[in-house]
Amino acid sequence: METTDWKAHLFKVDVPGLKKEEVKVKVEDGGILQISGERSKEKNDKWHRVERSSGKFVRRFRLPENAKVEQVKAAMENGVLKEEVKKPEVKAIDISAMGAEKGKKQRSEEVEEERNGADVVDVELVQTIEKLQSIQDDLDKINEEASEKVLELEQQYNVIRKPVYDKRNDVIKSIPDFWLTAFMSHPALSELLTEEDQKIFKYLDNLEVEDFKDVKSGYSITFMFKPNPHFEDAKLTKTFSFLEEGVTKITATNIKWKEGMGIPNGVSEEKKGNKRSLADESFFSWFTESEFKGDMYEINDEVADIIKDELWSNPLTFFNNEAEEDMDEDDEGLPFILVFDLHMFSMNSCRTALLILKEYRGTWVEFAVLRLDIHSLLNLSPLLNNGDEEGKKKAKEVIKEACSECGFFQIRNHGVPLDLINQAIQLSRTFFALSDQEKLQYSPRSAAPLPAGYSKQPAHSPDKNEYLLMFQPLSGANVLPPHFRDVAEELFLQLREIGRLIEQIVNDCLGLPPDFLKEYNLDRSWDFMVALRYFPATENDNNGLLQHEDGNVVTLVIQDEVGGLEVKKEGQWIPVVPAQGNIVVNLGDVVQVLSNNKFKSGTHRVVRLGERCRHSFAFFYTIEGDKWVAPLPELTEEAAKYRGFVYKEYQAMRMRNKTHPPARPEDAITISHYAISD
Ligand SMILES: O=C(O)CCC(=O)C(=O)O
Ligand SMILES: [Fe+2]
Repeated sequence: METTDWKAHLFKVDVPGLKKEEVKVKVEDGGILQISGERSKEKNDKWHRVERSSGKFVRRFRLPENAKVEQVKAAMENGVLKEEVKKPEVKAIDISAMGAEKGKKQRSEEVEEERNGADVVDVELVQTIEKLQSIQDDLDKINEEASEKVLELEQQYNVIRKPVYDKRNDVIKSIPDFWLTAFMSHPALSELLTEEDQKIFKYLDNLEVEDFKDVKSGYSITFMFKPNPHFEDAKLTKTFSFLEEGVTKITATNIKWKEGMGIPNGVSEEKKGNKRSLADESFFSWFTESEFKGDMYEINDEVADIIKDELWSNPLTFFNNEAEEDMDEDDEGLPFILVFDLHMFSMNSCRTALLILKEYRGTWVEFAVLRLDIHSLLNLSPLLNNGDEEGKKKAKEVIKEACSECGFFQIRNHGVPLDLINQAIQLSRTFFALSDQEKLQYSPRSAAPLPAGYSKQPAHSPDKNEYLLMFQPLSGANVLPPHFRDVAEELFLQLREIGRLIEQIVNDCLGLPPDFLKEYNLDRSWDFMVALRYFPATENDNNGLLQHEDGNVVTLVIQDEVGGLEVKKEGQWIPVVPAQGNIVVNLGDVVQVLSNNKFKSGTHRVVRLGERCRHSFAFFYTIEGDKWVAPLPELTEEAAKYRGFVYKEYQAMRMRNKTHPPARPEDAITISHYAISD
């Protein structure tokens, strides 16, 4: 969703590829605007299929409290559904009725009604908008025509490409193990081949991806093998046919395995005992999945998409390992911060990932998504409970290292949509760009337990930033700009889930009983999030936020591309270089105390780097104010390094420190306030 104009309440919802009839809009009691629809599988838009998904969607937005809903206009323009919310009354809107003729009539009636009522409507404006609508309708028609033409062109070019692909295949055949090497060099595909599969891939002679003639109704992927001891077939094909209503029919060659060779050595039709997992893991089990898929489409052809769009379109990149080299260049000079893929924890192939992680230990490691069989955050939790024990052990070692050495790491592929992250940053930019007078309308109503709303660091503070602080949605404490609210609340909830996950990982890495921290920290009401804006550097001053540790449990930071966040490790400041979509994770004082210094509350600061403002979001996964914090007996083999304290007292002291800066830096309250000296 893109919210463009605070005052006019204009919601823009990106629904590419959807027809008016496929989208429903209604206003529920309580001022909730709901937009729902069903995206059917795209057929004639081959190029965008990868970015778009099919299936149902529902988006709900809270309408501004002070806005009475009289009129909600909905129109589809170039795949963007626009909702214009004006004043009270309308309860449900049929978007298809907004088409040319009906729409005109309806709007004229509205004009009549409004004339009779108290409001005066600008008739000229209404007419101009009608004109605009009809131009838009013309554009829609042209766009449809354009799609048809592009499709025709693509069909023509497929014919032109064919002999070139054939020539490419001839050349590839002369390179020993070309496809095996390319597969194994691809970050995602390599994870799909077991050792047995790799033996079979040595006989893979040729690969072919072919669109159906009309391009739009499907494609097939064919693997051609030299005679081999594994199966009789010379060709294995998987075909995706796009049927009506978003259903994809998937068919595959039923492999004729030679005696005892069934799905790489694990199979057997009967699926016996421990052989089962071998069969499940084998790439060749991909050929046995042939059934009708509807909404499951996305999940099931992920591998096909990768083969088609990456491997087939340019296998040389992977054969030469160019993709990896690019990554290494970026990685230079960024020690200590680990970037890792939470997907890896939930995979059987986790071990490989961890070996890479270990090999590059101490450098910036970015994992490509290794295997996309895990799609939701919820599914990440098995990492802590079951699965590959060896891999889990290694994973723990690596995380433990990050947590005990600097208390910082980054995560990718965490499930928080990139779109949401980008929108949040964008909306934050829009908010902070408002005049002081406008921003001050969102000043906190109360400072307890923290000032929810907009605040700027006081002039005497060395920190040069302003921020908008919020508690959990529906907390009643939030003072938020109406259009910022939807996105911010959604981000809040998503980050809270990541907070829970990290807490669980920390729990496990500390060797605590399962769910120990979760049960200790059930109450989420003290969690809060701040949107921050740091001002540009000046000639004499580049401090954005002084060196500190966070007082809470775990902090999650999203930063824009400007940079400036730095982590202290062994006395050195290491920049946390921004990468789109990354979430920076740092542990806070509560973990340091509970773990009796086993894990470190990360020391960090923000410097102002240049002429641009920096925007970030920091989500503070916290504990409830009355909670008692003290080293856990389970982790206190040595003497306790802290005396216990009530969390809210510590937080209040830290806040006071901020608002009434201590005369001497050593009077600043940090966790050392509770430290027991030996
Ligand atoms: O803006 C950032 O990157 C970090 C903010 C931060 O460290 C904090 O608010 O405690
Ligand atoms: Fe911080």
